[in-house]
Amino acid sequence: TWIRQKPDAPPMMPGFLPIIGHSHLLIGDRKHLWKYIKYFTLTSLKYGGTLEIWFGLKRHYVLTDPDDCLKLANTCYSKSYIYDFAKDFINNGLITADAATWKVNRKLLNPAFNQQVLDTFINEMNIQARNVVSNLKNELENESFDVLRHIVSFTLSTVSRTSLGLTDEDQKIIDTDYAAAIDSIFALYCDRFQKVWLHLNFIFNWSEIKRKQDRLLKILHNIMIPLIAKRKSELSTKREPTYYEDRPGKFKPILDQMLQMASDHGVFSDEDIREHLDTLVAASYDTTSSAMTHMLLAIATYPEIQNKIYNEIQEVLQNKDDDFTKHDLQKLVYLEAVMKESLRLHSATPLIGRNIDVDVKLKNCTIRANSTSIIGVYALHRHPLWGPDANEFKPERWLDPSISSLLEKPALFAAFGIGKRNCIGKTYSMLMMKIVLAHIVRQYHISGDIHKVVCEFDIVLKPVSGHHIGLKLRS
Ligand code: HEM
Repeated sequence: TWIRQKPDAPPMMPGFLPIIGHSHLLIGDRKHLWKYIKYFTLTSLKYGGTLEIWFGLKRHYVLTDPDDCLKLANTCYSKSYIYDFAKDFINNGLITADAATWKVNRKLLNPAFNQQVLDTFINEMNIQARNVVSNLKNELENESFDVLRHIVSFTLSTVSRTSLGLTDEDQKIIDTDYAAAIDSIFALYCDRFQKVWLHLNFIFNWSEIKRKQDRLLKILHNIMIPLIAKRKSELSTKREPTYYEDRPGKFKPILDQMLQMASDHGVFSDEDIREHLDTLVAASYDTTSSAMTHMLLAIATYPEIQNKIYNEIQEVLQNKDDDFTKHDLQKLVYLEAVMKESLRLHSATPLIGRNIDVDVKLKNCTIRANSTSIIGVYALHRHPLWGPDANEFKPERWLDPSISSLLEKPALFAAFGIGKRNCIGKTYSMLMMKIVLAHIVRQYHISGDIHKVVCEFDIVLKPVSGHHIGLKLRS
């Protein structure tokens, strides 16, 4: 099968070896993995947008043509076998669900992320952003410090407040034990991806990694299941959690919305709810933290861009120290352009995997059923269609009227996925990131250098060094 290529097959990635395919190129640490991902996605672009690559006995296609990526994403809804690694954890949650279950669940969950619901979260997001700004004061005496840790804590608090409605006490468990277990479980999935023999369940089930996974799952379940039970019992006695009492701007956490759907329409079991909540926290916390850290570093690197953001904030709030309302946020168009440009060049999810269920005819070739596609977001965001300055950080491109004709190819900007199975939390995360960035820039001058950042691939892109920033209080 490997050797007899059909005439309309795409080119093969250089470095193929019998039996192991290209797996030998994955060997190395996760920094190496990230370098290799950049290399093979850019090679696909160079070869016309599709490239065949083999990990062990599994055929993959790397896609980097925007039209082909969109066609694939809206033809094949099932996720690649790599997502199955997380099935023991989040099973029928949106990220890992099979296509039929996903369709039903996505329809049920979409309303929890509509604009009206998200608007009710703005107050809580402002509160969490002010907490970060206040915590950052302790870093003023340091020349530079690791900002990722502050951003992770902001993201976790915001997501778990708005999705779980936690009290301060329960929040601490999420910030520490739950976050540590999620980090370890992601690292473990990445390990399994690199060690292709562990893709086979019968080998994996006997491995030390499996035993470690079971221990981590126990920790995660022991945290999430009691939280859901507690809230369910609170709701059955109509008692609101304590944090509602002293805070203006009430909102209904996503957990409450799901519990209500369960009691009104009988749609979710407690286990379904656990899987959805674990999915939301897992899907949001690493992606948003990575994206926001890169955004802060980009702002730190270009002082003229930082000044423009600051001036825009001053114009919108007329020099007041108020919280940002939804109307203020809509006016921060330059800040939004900076965020999108950062997501383009430093996408937290540089790859998206799908299972190819049927033969799919692309522009220049056909990709075969029962294989895996890898949508190369990293290369899509550097596609020649972006222009000769595709590798430069230029937020202004998002304000240029010609951007709308460029984005008529919807897969050209794929930071939040492509097609119908895209990120359900896209608007949510843009909102939360905009609020915290606006609060930080309003208060501090930020210094740092994004060119020094070193990343590794840990399912999402993770900055591991060079991401320190310095702060000075604005007068
Ligand atoms: C900057 C932040 C974020 C980025 C870059 C991002 C990126 C993505 C991408 C690329 C996908 C598609 C993955 C795939 O097809 O394999 C996705 C899916 C998803 N994201 Fe996000 N995401 C972010 C934030 C969030 C947040 C804050 C939430 C939840 C509150 C969230 C929840 C989800 C869920 C549940 C899915 C699966 C959707 C489905 O299959 O229907 N994400 N995200």
